[in-house]
Amino acid sequence: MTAHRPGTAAPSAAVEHEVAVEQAHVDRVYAELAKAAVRAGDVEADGLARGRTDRTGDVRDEELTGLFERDALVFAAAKRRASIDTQYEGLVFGRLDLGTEDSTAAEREVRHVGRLGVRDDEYEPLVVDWRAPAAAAFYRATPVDPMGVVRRRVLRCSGSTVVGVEDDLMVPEAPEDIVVVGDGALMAALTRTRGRRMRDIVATIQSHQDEAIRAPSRGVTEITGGPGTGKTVVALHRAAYLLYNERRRFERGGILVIGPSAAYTAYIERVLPSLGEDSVALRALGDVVDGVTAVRPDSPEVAAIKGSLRVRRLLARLVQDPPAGSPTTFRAFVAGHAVRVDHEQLLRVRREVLRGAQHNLATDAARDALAEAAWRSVRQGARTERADFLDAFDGSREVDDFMASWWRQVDPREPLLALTDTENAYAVCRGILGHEEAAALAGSYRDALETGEWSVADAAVVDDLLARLGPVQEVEREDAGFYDIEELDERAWARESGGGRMARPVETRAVVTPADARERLLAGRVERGSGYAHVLVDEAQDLSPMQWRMVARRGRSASWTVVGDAAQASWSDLDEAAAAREDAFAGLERRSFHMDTNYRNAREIFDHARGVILPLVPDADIPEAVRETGVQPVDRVLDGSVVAGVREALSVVLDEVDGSVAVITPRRWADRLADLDGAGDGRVQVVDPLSTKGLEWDATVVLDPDGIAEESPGGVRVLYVVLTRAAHRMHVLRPA
Ligand SMILES: Nc1ncnc2c1ncn2[C@@H]1O[C@H](COP(=O)(O)OP(=O)(O)OP(=O)(O)O)[C@@H](O)[C@H]1O
Repeated sequence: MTAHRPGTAAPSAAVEHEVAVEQAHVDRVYAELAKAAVRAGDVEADGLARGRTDRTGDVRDEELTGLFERDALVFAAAKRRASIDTQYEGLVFGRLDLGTEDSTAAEREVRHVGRLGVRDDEYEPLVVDWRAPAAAAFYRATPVDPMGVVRRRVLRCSGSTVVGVEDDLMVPEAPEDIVVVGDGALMAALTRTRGRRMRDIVATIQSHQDEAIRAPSRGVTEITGGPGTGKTVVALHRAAYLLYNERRRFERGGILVIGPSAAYTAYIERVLPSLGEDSVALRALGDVVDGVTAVRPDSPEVAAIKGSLRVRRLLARLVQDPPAGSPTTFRAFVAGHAVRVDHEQLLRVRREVLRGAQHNLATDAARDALAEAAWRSVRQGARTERADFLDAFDGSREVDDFMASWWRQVDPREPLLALTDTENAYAVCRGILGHEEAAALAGSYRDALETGEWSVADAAVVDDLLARLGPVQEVEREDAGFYDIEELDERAWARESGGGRMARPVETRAVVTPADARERLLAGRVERGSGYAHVLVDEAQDLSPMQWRMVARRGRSASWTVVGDAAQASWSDLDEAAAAREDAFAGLERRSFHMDTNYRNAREIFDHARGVILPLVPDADIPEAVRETGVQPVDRVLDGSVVAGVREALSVVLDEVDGSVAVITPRRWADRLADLDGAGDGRVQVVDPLSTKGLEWDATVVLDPDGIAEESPGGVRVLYVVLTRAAHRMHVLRPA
């Protein structure tokens, strides 16, 4: 709600005066912050270690110098990163005037709200951290329940300069000395130009969003809602809130944020640093497993095989079989006996050992079982005691050599390469997959071997194999000799790469530059790493059952925030995925929040998308779009060339909007349109439909909607995603 004093339009002199008042306060805050940063010194690591606390309280613990200085330091570091400077919305963004309708200025309390808490020399609060309980009224107060707030003010800042103020009055009549100015901060935020990166919404969080952000950390918090309802941005603010409130737990255990694609992680990567938080790991689904970094999609048929639970039977077979090149008979001379264990017996020993253990952790058990089999083969008429035989077996070099090849450590990625051979794939897949499916699977691994790249769906498959085989124990130096391995501190790496992916403290990662595709596929080490304290899954409707299992392994003792919208799903078997998701959360308490206001799309654009989804998915969760532009989306059949049609539409929308524009095309036109990527002084991106998930642009040109629905396993649901990406303008072009 926006109000002016009755009978008066707020004169610009009044606005200027209010801006000047706020500027004076903001200047004071920055001066205090500069002093704090100096006090804290330049040692960032030291600063980060300060003030880690589990305490929660009314105005949290800013009164502890350590914590305030930690925040000051984090803030200074975040500001240094050019990443947030350009879209930087200021440290102080809100003000509450607390009192009653009749209170005088002296009786009212003024409380400023900002990205972090700042106190003056006397420890009087100059700004309250937005996550502190004392700031809750900034987001929750309404005219119906004002929570003691007379006026809520949003400060619009550019860096440290106040450029405007927007007020909401929470009482029917403003006290005499209270001026109310502005046209509504939310609308201003929604109308502005979109950049390439998502921005935080800390100044304009709505009260229903705030409830989800501040919900308890335990168990599973589900956030559902249609397109553009702020699910992602709310979940990210929730991560920042959890870090603030239970810093020790969440910083030590880590928060993992999982999104659909690398484009998505790049899109959201600045939100948390802009809130002063960077101890969160952002991973795309193809990047969850250390040792596999995949962006390559599989064909829908192959992705369906790799994502469904039946692939597990096939993986069980793959690890049962001895690794390629294993010896088939064991012969040795032990304690004066010629020992022979034949193929069948070896296979039996192998099966027996694997019944209770993971291959890579069972070397000793395998050696013991082999010793017993060897003893059985000689015990009739043996000239030694069993114990003496076993002792000799244990010290035998011949046995050492045999074990090194019969029970060598197996990289969890390696068994998949056995599927590149179609005949072998048929044999492994018999009774589980049809002939054509097995051939398609073999083809996909030949693609991997050709390109040196795993596919996104392979990450979950490799993770399953890791769970079966166990982690590779001690890689011999010679084995790693082919690779040029550098250990880089992830933090340093993230800093040098401009903060590409956010760093997890304390982890290190091997960077490998292999010589050929096979080496590239097997480079680095496949590892699970330690589990996380909180896992946030965005676009959860898209996870395949195998991906749910992969994510669940990282959240065994985690709490969860799960965000999604079934109507936007690209995974075809929603029931199987739902069951796998239930398994991941078994026994945890649940709470859910539903978002029903679409903040992204102009109403005209969303109406068009709604008309496409509702006839085919009548139970789609349809939100209410709050903003109108008065301009209908264009939907037309192209009579001439496709490229010319797209160029024409682009020239119109580039004129109409100032910010980002996407051309979204199915695969069949992608090559012809590739040249348009980067057009309009870098404002235009050419993207495939699935890569638009979770993203938004000021304008979109959607080419060939029928082709988009046809090529995607999610069909019309993926088209619905595509049609809900534009904030202000949309052209839909249909080739004749
Ligand atoms: N309170 C708010 N103030 C300002 N902008 C907001 C607010 N809530 C949401 N938005 C904006 O609305 C847009 C959509 O938000 P977001 O991407 O989080 O939605 P979503 O529900 O995850 O969408 P989808 O499911 O379609 O991917 C973003 O630009 C976001 O910044």
